[in-house]
Amino acid sequence: MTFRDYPDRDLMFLSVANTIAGQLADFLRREGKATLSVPGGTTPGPIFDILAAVELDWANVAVMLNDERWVPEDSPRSNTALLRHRLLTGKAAMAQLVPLYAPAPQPEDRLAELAEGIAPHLPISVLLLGMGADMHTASLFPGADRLEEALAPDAPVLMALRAEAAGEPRITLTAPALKGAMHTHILITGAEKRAALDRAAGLPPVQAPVRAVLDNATVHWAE
Ligand SMILES: O=C1O[C@H](COP(=O)(O)O)[C@@H](O)[C@H](O)[C@H]1O
Repeated sequence: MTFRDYPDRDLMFLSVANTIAGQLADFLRREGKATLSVPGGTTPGPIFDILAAVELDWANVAVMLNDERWVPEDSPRSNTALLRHRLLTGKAAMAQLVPLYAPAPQPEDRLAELAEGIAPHLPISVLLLGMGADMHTASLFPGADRLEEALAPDAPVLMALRAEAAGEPRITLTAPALKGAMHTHILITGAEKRAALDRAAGLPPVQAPVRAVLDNATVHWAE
C-alpha cells in the first residue's frame, strides 16, 4: 500500500482527479478504450466535478460504480444519480454508463443481466474506492450475509449482499473484480477513517473488507 496525505481536501481532490485523468489518458492512448469504476457515497463528488471538466476521449471510457444501493434513481441514496449529476456531465457526458441498477424489487432479479453488461468492460483500468468508518469498501460490509463468498478468489464479478449497516440491499463488485483493477486508489477523509484504515491493515478481510484491496492500492487521505 502507498499512503499519501494532503494538507487539505481540495488539494487531494485535485491531485487524485489529475492522476485518474492521466491514467485514463494512458489507457486511451495505448488501447483506445478504458474503464473507470468509482464509488458512491458522500466523499467522491468533488473529484467527479473536476473530472467532468477534463478534456479526454470520454466516448471511449466506460464508467461504472463499484456498488449500488438497491433504490430507484430518484432516491437521494442512489449512487447512479450521483454519477449522472456530478460525473456524466460536461465533457464527460459522452462516457458510457455501465449500469449497476435496473428497476426491480430485489437485486437478484436483475443480477445476471447487470453482470453480463459489466463483463466486456473488465478488467477495470482505474478503480477509485471509498471506505466507511466500519472498514467497508464498495458494498463489502463487515457482517454482510454473503461476505465470505464475495471475498473468495472464485467469486462471480457481481453479487447482491445484505448487511444491517448497509440499510437497503446492495449490489457490489466482488473482491476478485476489484483486485483485478490496473490502478487502485482509495479516497478517505477525516481522523475516524484514518484510524479505521490503520486498524484494517492488521485485520483479515472478513473483519475489515477494505483489507482485500489494500496491497496494491494508493490511499489518499486528508483531514
Ligand atoms: O455506502 C457506501 O459507502 C461507501 C463510503 O461512503 P462515504 O459516504 O463514507 O464516502 C462508498 O464508498 C460506497 O460506494 C457507498 O455505496
